[in-house]
Amino acid sequence: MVQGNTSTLVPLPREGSVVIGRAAGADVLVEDASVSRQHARVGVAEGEAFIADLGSHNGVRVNGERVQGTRPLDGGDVVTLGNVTLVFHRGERPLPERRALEAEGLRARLSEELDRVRGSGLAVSVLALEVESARVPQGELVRALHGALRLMDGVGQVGGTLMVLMPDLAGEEAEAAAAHLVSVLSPLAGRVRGGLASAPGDGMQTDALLGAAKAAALAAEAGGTRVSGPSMYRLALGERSVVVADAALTRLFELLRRLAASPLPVLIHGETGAGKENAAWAVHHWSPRSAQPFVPLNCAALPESLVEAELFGHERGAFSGADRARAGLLERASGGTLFLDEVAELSLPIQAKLLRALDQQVITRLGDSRERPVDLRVVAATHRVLADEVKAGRFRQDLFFRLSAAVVMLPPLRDRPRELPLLARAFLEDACARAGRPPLHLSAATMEVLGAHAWPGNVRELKNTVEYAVATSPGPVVEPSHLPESLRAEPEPEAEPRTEGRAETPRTFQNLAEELRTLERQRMMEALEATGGVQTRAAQLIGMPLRTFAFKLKQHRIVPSRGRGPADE
Ligand SMILES: Nc1ncnc2c1ncn2[C@@H]1O[C@H](COP(=O)(O)OP(=O)(O)OP(=O)(O)O)[C@@H](O)[C@H]1O
Repeated sequence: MVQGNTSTLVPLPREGSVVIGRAAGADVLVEDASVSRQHARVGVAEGEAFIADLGSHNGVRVNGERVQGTRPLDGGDVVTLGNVTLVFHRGERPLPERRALEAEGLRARLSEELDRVRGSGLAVSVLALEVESARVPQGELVRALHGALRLMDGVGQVGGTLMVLMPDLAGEEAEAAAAHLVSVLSPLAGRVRGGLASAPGDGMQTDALLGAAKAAALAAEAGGTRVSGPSMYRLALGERSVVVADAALTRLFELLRRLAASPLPVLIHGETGAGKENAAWAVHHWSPRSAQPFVPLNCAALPESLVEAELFGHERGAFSGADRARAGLLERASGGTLFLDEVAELSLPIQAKLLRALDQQVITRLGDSRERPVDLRVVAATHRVLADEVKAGRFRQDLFFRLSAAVVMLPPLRDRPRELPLLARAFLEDACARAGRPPLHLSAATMEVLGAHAWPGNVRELKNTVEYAVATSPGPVVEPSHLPESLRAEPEPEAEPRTEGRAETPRTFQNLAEELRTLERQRMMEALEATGGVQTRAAQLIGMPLRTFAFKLKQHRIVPSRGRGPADE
């Protein structure tokens, strides 16, 4: 029976059954709020083991499947009762054959583990194993892994990739386990690549985690393991780097790379803050013009009176205040790339002048009559549907055709579920480095809040949110209370009639799991302080099993002052 990070062996009778539950009279007492008073019956009848749900509140699952009534148990079956995991083990026989789960079973098991991460604050890791030789049958690979896996681990295949679920493991422990499993398979299957992703760090969604593990395996060296994380997905674009992980974005950047080689103008559609300037920069960086200037102009940010002079430049005395001649942005971008952000905001007269300049590749400064040649590649962007602006008469059709030789759509952040945790971690790393403070980590609850938000301001909003969290979090873990109020606010409750004498301001509540985690961390630190850093005594003081204490030290990133672990005592 596995609870948190501790496991207990519970023997079953040779014939007969035991009741598992929270009630004092249960044969196997489980003190966990997620378990019903009389939750399940496990027993052996005529040599066959079975489990029955006794009408529990949270149900009984075997290998991820909900049990209706009674079902037989086989060696190696993983049973979950609320937050408690049982692994059925036939003691008198050699270790049971481990059965590989089907993709759906593996997803269901992972989704249960994620629920446990939400409730307990522990972790779960997914290891993807890509084998070179397709000739080795999957059953043989699973058998080879068998002796190296813990009973609580799960193994299965998703889309041709062998996946191992490793509950309660993250960080160095998960990496060590992954390296071991890769080395176990290598003699059998040739080059093996391992990819490791962990919740909550790499997200709290089943498919995002499986996808991240698989992508990491594909990027790994043969015989090695790659750990998923923002650095793996950072695309270096000269002086900038962008995180690109979702399939739609990967395809978009591949397209931009191909377009960059041509002289075609590119029009980028995308919501505000979605990363349009980065996409434009990518076109410039990959183009033959990359050694020349990249000149961005936000057309929405300039007052109408200044746009013309900014774009085309002016001669001395062209208008009051023009005390010297100045080249405009088109001239400055000559030879390189001009990025016109929010191009739909340009007025119709400026659109006409811009079209002429682009068509004829010449400009005339304000207050001048000379034409000056320019050699421009234009990338434009807008959050509006430019074709609709044309229909409404607000945008010139000829300029629209001139700018839209190639049109690309940048999806909003809410449609890029894999990128969200990676971007959040990348911004967190950057912000901590800039602030000169040790790295912070995002808790499962925080990841959950980030995943549920709609991000109307897209990547820019996420970046600002993370910077806010770095400023408000004392460390080492960013909890939802460190996020801006706008993210934490629950949807408006339905209006209730106000009753007489009711308090004007409703009481605010904190997420209970978060509050408990903070308390746990604080008590552990106090206990360590009281025992001068002796972990065995500190664990005893607060009634926590030593292994759990040691695990949670890492999880809460507490560094004991004298660093004395159980081995020293
Ligand atoms: N994929 C990414 N990886 C890393 N940083 C990103 C990524 N996408 C956007 N950003 C960052 O998010 C911020 C907003 O991006 P950007 O300015 O490119 O958006 P935009 O769509 O051009 O916004 P707007 O047009 O509304 O000004 C920038 O700080 C940018 O560096």
